[in-house]
Amino acid sequence: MTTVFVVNTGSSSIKYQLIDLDAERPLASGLLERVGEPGSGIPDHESGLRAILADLDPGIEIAAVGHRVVHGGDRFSGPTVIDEAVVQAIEDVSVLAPLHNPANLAGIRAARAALPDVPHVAIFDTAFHATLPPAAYTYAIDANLAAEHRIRRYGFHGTSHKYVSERAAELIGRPIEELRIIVLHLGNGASATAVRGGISIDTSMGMTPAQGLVMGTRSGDIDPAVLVHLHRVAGLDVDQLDELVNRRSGLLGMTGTGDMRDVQAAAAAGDEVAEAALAVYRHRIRHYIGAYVAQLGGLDALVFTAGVGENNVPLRRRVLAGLEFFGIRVDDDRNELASKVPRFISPDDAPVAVLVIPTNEELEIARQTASVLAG
Ligand SMILES: Nc1ncnc2c1ncn2[C@@H]1O[C@H](COP(=O)(O)OP(=O)(O)O)[C@@H](O)[C@H]1O
Ligand SMILES: CC(=O)OP(=O)(O)O
Ligand SMILES: [Mg+2]
Repeated sequence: MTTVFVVNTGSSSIKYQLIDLDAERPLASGLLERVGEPGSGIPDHESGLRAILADLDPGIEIAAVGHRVVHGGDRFSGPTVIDEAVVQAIEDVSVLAPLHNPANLAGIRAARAALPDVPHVAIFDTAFHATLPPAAYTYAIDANLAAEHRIRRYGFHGTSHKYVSERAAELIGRPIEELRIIVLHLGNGASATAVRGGISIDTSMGMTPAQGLVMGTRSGDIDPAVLVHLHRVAGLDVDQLDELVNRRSGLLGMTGTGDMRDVQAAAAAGDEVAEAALAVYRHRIRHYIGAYVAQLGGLDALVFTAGVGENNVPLRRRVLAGLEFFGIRVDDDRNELASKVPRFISPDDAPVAVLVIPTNEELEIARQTASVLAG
């Protein structure tokens, strides 16, 4: 039995799974939330992970540890065995993913200390987007400055976009090489990706995970001059602007809460501020659907995944309404079915397959971790 321990550290959480790869089945799994918050009893990621590892069944032999790492810069386009140089490279780009890479590194440090004799492998969110063409990844700014500071679109949630687009092809029953797919990963962070023939050709997140869709606390797309303007007229300094864009914007900034469940409940109870925020959230998603249909030259499948995408029925309905001219149709009964199983929500005879597919970043990380060891 090949068993891989998978660590997925978020900005305030630690998800872990012990996966039996022969059966592709979790033997143990769990989630620690509110890491670092006063009163949570978990002061930081390192001590949280130490406690998790101490609780594992010592009878199970772990072959390797797979770590989700959000930003790999332009150094990594595939799964990578972690050594000191790799740790340093992850640290070097931490400033580009301030909510994520420092937590990922804390997880790596704790797990390497607890399991020093097994290989640790980094699986980067950016890796799947290494195929982006220059036209999609280049920002139209001073080329020398961009080259010197490696300013470009990298894209994120790649492990999820890869897993979900491959699952979609399996469910549709056609080779992925033939398919044009849009994946909407709508979680706390959110991104859209255009996948043609199994390859990422465009994605909504940018140099950092702040660009693109409206998120829990991140603004997504914004006129870059807004930040300059706020500096000039409101005196916000760089740290305050960073805080604004990454932690005080998105649903939180517009409504006072960053959790979609709360925003949806408030809107359902007639709260106009929440309703208006949902309209912005929906508008931005539809903007990307239209853009990616154009970039893909048509559409075979549209897939919803992650916390919001998998669970929020009214949001899916409102995102999809009025897109029949793209061949996008919804079966309301299928859309309303609450289920954890991958499924179609379009009618069988619709030109575009619309699916809800629960993401499984942990399984994909375990597979890629094992592949690097086998290779
Ligand atoms: N049952 C649900 N109904 C509606 N929204 C949900 C549900 N479960 C989770 N969400 C929303 O999904 C988001 C979190 O998504 P998730 O993929 O778990 O985030 P992350 O992995 O980025 O931390 C939150 O906004 C949460 O409100
Ligand atoms: C990259 C990113 O935004 O990740 P998450 O959705 O887990 O915050
Ligand atoms: Mg996530």
